[in-house]
Amino acid sequence: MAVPAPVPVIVLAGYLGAGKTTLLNRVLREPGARVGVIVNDFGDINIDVGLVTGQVDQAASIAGGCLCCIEDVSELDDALEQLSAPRLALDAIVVEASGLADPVALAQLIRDRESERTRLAAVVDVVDAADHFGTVDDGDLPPLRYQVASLVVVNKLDRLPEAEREPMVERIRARVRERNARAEVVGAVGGRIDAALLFDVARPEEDPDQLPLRELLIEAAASGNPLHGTGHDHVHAHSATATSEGPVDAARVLAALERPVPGAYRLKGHFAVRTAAGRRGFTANAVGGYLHLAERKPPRQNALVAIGVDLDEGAARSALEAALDPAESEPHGPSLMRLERHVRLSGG
Ligand SMILES: Nc1nc2c(ncn2[C@@H]2O[C@H](COP(=O)(O)OP(=O)(O)OP(=O)(O)O)[C@@H](O)[C@H]2O)c(=O)[nH]1
Repeated sequence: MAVPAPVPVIVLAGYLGAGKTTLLNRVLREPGARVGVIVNDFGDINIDVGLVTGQVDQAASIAGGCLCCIEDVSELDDALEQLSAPRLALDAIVVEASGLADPVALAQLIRDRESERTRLAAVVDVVDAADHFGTVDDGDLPPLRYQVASLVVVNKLDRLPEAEREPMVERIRARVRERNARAEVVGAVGGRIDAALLFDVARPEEDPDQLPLRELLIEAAASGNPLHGTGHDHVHAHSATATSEGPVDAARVLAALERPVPGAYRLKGHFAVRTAAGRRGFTANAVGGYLHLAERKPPRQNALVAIGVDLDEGAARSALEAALDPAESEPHGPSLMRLERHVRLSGG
């Protein structure tokens, strides 16, 4: 019997809140390819995996830290093994990395696990058009991550005035080109890219010189402090998680979302609030001060995760626990109206 070809693995990277999950969900909604997903996130619970399951053929979750720094990689090995089982006949496996993961180290990690069952096929880097030069590309030299990218998606173009959108894509393309002559660089809003593009960049059997990963890791280590003995250096995030059961107070949860604790660049989760007419559920997403709320079916468990490089984990946990304390829950009309206003402003 013919041995099936290895399943292509696509690494989906990008800074905190750049739009990786949004893009993944868009792509998964397109009919056609059978895709498996491995979602890695901060926090004790994995909010992102909840957002992609249901749309995907197979999903696995690796919570609790940055995949490229986790010392025990057995969970990743198990997930790759499971998802590449020939009976699933998946066309691709997408590994969605947590927001501060180093794409170079991630690519190396997947490359190290290549077998007859899987092969590293592409690295897709999602960037936030409005924040990219303040977060990811903030030095004189373009970041090394550009060198491993097969596709760079300049997302959130709607956050820029119309006249600045194309120039921003061009500016990022020029920086990428300084390190990488082949990567595709495309603009997007809401992660809307042609799904074929994602699978096309993953298609060609890669030539062996295309991703000189070890050399890149050595270069990265030489220009900074090697961490965790893996020879790569990247900024680490702190995170705090809180969960509770039962409907919570709209005013309290709003206070935590509208004025996140200092250092919480990213805040996400879901919760149910008590209203005079019963329970209502919401999904919250805050990135760098922008709050996005959407209505959803009331979740069984409330959960909020705060992430940031300068986050005080203890203070953040206390603030999130207070926000999700169901004991004080009151059906406040004005707070509910404020929640609804956020949903309207978020287009949800
Ligand atoms: N304005 C705007 N918001 C967007 C766009 N794409 C995604 N968002 C919003 O940005 C927030 C973060 O999006 P996610 O897709 O969760 O980002 P992520 O990169 O997966 O986030 P982490 O995994 O937590 O790092 C959500 O509220 C999205 O709705 C976009 O093109 N424009």
